[in-house]
Amino acid sequence: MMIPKRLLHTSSICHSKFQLNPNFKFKCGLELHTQLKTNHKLFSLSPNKFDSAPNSKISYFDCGLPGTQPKLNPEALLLALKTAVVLNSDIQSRSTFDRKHYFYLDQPLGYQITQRYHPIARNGWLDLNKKFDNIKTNEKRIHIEQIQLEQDTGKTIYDKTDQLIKVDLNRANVPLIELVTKPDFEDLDQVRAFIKKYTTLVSHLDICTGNLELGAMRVDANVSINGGDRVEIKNLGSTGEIINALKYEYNRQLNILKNGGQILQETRGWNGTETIRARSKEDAVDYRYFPDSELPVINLDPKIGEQIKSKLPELPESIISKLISKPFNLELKHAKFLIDNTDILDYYHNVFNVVVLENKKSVKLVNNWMMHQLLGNFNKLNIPLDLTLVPFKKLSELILLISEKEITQTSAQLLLQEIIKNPEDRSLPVTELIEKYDLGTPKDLPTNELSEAAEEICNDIIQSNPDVIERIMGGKKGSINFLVGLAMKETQGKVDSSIFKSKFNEIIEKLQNL
Ligand SMILES: Nc1ncnc2c1ncn2[C@@H]1O[C@H](COP(=O)(O)OP(=O)(O)OP(=O)(O)O)[C@@H](O)[C@H]1O
Ligand SMILES: [Mg+2]
Ligand SMILES: [Mg+2]
Repeated sequence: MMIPKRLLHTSSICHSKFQLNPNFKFKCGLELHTQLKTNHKLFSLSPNKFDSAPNSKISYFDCGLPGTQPKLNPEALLLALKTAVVLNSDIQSRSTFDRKHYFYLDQPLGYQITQRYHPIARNGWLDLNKKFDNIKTNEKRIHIEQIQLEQDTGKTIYDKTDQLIKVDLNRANVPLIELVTKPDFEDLDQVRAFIKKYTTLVSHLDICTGNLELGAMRVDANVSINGGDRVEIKNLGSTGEIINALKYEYNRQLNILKNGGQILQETRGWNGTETIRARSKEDAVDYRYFPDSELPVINLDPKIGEQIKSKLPELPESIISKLISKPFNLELKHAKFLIDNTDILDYYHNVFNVVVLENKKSVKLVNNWMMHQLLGNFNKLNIPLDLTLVPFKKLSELILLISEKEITQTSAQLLLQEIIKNPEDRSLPVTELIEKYDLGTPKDLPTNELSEAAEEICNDIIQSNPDVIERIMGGKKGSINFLVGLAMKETQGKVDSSIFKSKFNEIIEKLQNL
């Protein structure tokens, strides 16, 4: 995993020029299709696995062979119910499956099994807020109309080399939930925030990989302006696509309305640049829905929601709240990053336990060395993040030695880079590595000798940089840091920079009083 650059910089996120026109009210509702992380498919015992050879994960039922029958996989039902619970929905005590008919190569049954009339859950909501979700208002509730279980389709691939259309049924009958929101979104920040919060929730609860970019989620976005008819943009595969398609579609509708035109309900696609008309309401497909006669009604105990709720782990927002408060005091963006990367969160807790709980050292050091130095050095060295390269005990040891002034921060950075680069260093204690690379503070020297040595270095630097001294004496006090930098370079970062800083100040003050 490469670390997102935004974590390492403090600059705020750039906003593009797009703006909503207050006279043309944006309204949006989403349909989110989420692949469930089950072992088996929805109605068969084929493995639910990707990255396999085409058509290697299929059963007779997935291919739609006559005579085969569906049997509901309880894993999928449980994951759908978990989603319903965290989205505050009413689990329906009775739900059923329907057939949605349309002919397509990758749909071998000739229909998709879905829940049109009696879905598994209704009437939920997800709350967004300014603090955690970066929306403009303090609070915004997005209502969930319904959550339904359904099958995914196979994949149709055009093979350019063979000039053939090929069908891969590995994805056919993979379990999905379709989550339909009410048209509650009033701007793009809310859309972005909802998708982020929802993906974090489902991946945290192991419902879905949450990886939008790898096709684990696909979204249909519906947009209308000023209460007009909705236009649906089908099959968007990433947050970027959703946002760009919505921007484009809003502007397209706005221009038509400004020119006196009218928007009629239609379905469009997204080609990466524009939304393209697929069909209008008049030529809408007639899906000939009817109840699936082979699947029994799902009858659920009314207490099931409470039972599932009592077994859920702590939810992301509550963990984030803890991470940004005492004793952790992490920055919000770092806490959010950790919630999306639970292996790094576990590592963080391990380092925290050793440094702060067991050794009573400052959490500030842990946060800095974890979020800036460790992750930053992987980035600097252009090595994909792999925490096994720096076991948590190594980082904790290093932080403890820094806090005991056995090594300066500058030398510790160099040492950390060596540990990342050299696997053989992982088996040596940090104290030995400090010796190996000669990076320790010169602690054999008595304090007065260290002070004399530092003074000598400072005097040399002052003599070779008269222009800088002049500037400092002229009031540019900040230039002292330049001199400190030279002294650190001279001593390869082994001496604490504060020693040089006070020495320079002392000498320059003397010079000024001459
Ligand atoms: N005026 C509107 N403006 C924007 N979005 C709307 C508007 N009215 C409804 N929507 C949204 O349109 C979506 C309708 O989805 P739903 O699954 O119920 O029907 P569908 O799109 O007709 O069915 P299908 O699943 O076959 O695409 C919902 O997300 C809803 O919020
Ligand atoms: Mg729908
Ligand atoms: Mg739709």
